[in-house]
Amino acid sequence: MKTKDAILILDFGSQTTQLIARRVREFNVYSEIRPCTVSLDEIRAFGPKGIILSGGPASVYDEEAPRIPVEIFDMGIPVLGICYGMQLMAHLLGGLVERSFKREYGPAELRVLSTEDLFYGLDSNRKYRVWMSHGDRIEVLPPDFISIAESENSPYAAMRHKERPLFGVQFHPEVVHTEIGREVLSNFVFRICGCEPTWTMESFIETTVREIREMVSSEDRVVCALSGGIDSTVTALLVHRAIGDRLVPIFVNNGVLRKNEPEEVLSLMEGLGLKVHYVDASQRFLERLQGVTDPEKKRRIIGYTFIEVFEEEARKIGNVKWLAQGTLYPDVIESVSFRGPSATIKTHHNVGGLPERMQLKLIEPLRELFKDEVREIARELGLPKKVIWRQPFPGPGLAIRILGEVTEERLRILREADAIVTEEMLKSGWYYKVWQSFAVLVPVKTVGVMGDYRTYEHVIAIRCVESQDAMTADWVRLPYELLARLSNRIINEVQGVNRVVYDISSKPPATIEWE
Ligand SMILES: Nc1ncnc2c1ncn2[C@@H]1O[C@H](COP(=O)(O)OP(=O)(O)OP(=O)(O)O)[C@@H](O)[C@H]1O
Ligand SMILES: O=c1[nH]c(=O)c2[nH+]cn([C@@H]3O[C@H](COP(=O)(O)O)[C@@H](O)[C@H]3O)c2[nH]1
Ligand SMILES: NC(=O)CC[C@H](N)C(=O)O
Ligand SMILES: [Mg+2]
Repeated sequence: MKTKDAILILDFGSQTTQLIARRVREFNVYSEIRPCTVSLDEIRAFGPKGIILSGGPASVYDEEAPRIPVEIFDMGIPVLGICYGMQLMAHLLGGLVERSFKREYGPAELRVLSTEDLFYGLDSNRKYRVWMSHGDRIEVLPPDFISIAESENSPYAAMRHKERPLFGVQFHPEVVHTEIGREVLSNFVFRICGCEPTWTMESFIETTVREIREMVSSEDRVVCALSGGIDSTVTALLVHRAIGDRLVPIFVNNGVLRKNEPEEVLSLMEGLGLKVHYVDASQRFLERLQGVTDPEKKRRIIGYTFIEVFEEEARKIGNVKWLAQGTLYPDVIESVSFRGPSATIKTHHNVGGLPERMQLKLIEPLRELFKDEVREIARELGLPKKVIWRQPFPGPGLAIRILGEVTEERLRILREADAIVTEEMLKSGWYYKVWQSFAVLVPVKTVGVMGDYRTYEHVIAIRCVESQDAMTADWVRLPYELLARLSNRIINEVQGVNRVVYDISSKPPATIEWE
C-alpha cells in the first residue's frame, strides 16, 4: 500500500461514491473507499495523500447524521468535501448549514471566483454547467474559509480555507454531467495533494504476481474455480504467472451451462496455457434441481453442490492450501448503512462457504479492482477480445433463466434459443456494445398457428441490457430488424417455441435476470 500514492474516500452513503474512486483511478492514482466510521488510526495506517468526503442522503443538522472526528482536518492531509462532505466540513468547523428555501437538483451554472488551486486553469469570466443534488446549503462559512465559486442558489458553491488545504464543493465533480469535473478532481489529486500518476495496470500485474509468489510456499497447491468468465480467468492467469502449474483451475459442468460451453471454455483455456481440471457433475446438479421451482432454492442447491464438488476434487488433487477467487472491489466495499443493512434481493452464488470448510486461505488478486480495470488487465495480459468482452454469466447458469422447474426438455429449448441470440448479437456487432444479452424461457404456453396448424407452445423472452456495474441497467434499444431476425429464427428453429417477446424493463425496478 505504501508504495503508491493513494487517495482515501470516506463514504457517507452517496449513490455516486464509487464514481469518485473510478475518476481518481482514471488518473492512474490509487484510491479506496472506506465507510465514514473509519478511525483516525486506520486513516494514518492507510497513509493517504488526500481525503475526499463523499456526498450522502443525511442532513448534517440531524441528530443521527453520520460524522467524522474533527481532528481529520488537523492531520495536514488535504481534504475535499463533496456535497454532504462539504456541508459536514462546514458544520464541524463552525459554519452554518440549513435547509435551503430553493433546492438544486440537476444542472446548475457555476461561476468560478478564484482560479487558483481547485479551479486552476478555468475561466472566471464564463459559466460552467455542473450537476447538483442538494436540499441543504451553507448559510455561513466557517471562520477562515472563503467562497471560491457561486451558483444561482448557492452563494457558497465551493469554498476553501485561507491557509490550510481544506476544500469543499457543493456540486458533484465525479459525474459526467459536470463539465469541469475532471479538472476539479485532477487539480485536487495532482496540484493540491501532489500525487504521482504511477498506478497502472502494468505495475499492478507485476506487483500482484510478486506478492502471490512470496505468499505461496513452494510445496503448496492453489485451486481456482474457473468459469471462463473474465474475473475468474484473469485471476487464474495472474496466479499461474506466479506459481505455474501448482495452480489447478477447476471448471465444473453444473448441467446448466450454455450450448457447447464446456468445449469452448476448455479449448479457450488451453489456448491461454492453463491446464484445467474438468469435472462433469451435471447429473448430480440436475438431479438435485428436480422439482425445484423457487429461485432462491435453486441458487442454494447450486451453490452448495459447487462446494461439495470442489471439496472432493481438491482432496483428490492433494496438498491444496489456497483458493484463488475473482472477487471484485464492488463485492467488498462496505457501504455505510446508517439505515440498517440493505435487503437481500438475490443470494448471489459463490464458493464462499469453501474456505472455512476446508481451511483454505484465500487469494483474491482483484479485490481492489472494478470490472473495467479487470478488462484492462486482460488486455494487458494479451487476452483475445472474446475473453475480454465476454458478457457476465451467472454461476447458477441457465437454471435461473428457466422460470419454474429445470428439465432436460426446457434446457434444450433455452440452450437453442440462447445460442441464436448470442450468434445474432455477435454477427450484428451488438454483442460487444451491451452488458448482457440472453434468452429466458417463460414456461407458459400460448396459442399460435404454424403451417395452418394450431400450436400451443412456450414463450421465449429476450433480455438485453446496458449497464456499468449491474447495479442499475436499462434495456437496449436494439434495431427492429435485429429483433425481427431473432424472433423469426427462434420460432422457426427451436422446437417448442411459438412466441418471442422483448423485455423492456429497466433495473430498478426489475432486475437483469428474471429469477
Ligand atoms: N462452472 C463453473 N466452474 C467453476 N467455477 C465456477 C463456475 N461458475 C462459476 N464459478 C465460480 O463462481 C464465481 C462467480 O461467478 P461469476 O459468474 O459471478 O463470475 P465470473 O464467471 O468469473 O465472471 P463473470 O461475472 O464475467 O461471468 C466465478 O468467479 C468462479 O470462481
Ligand atoms: O454469479 C452470479 N450468481 C447469481 O446467483 C446471479 N444472479 C444474477 N447474477 C448476475 O448479476 C448481475 C445482476 O443481476 P440481477 O440484476 O439479476 O441481480 C447480472 O450480471 C446477473 O447475470 C448472478 N451472478
Ligand atoms: N447529495 C448530497 O450529498 C446531499 C446532501 C444533503 N443531504 C442535502 O440535501 O443537501
Ligand atoms: Mg460467470
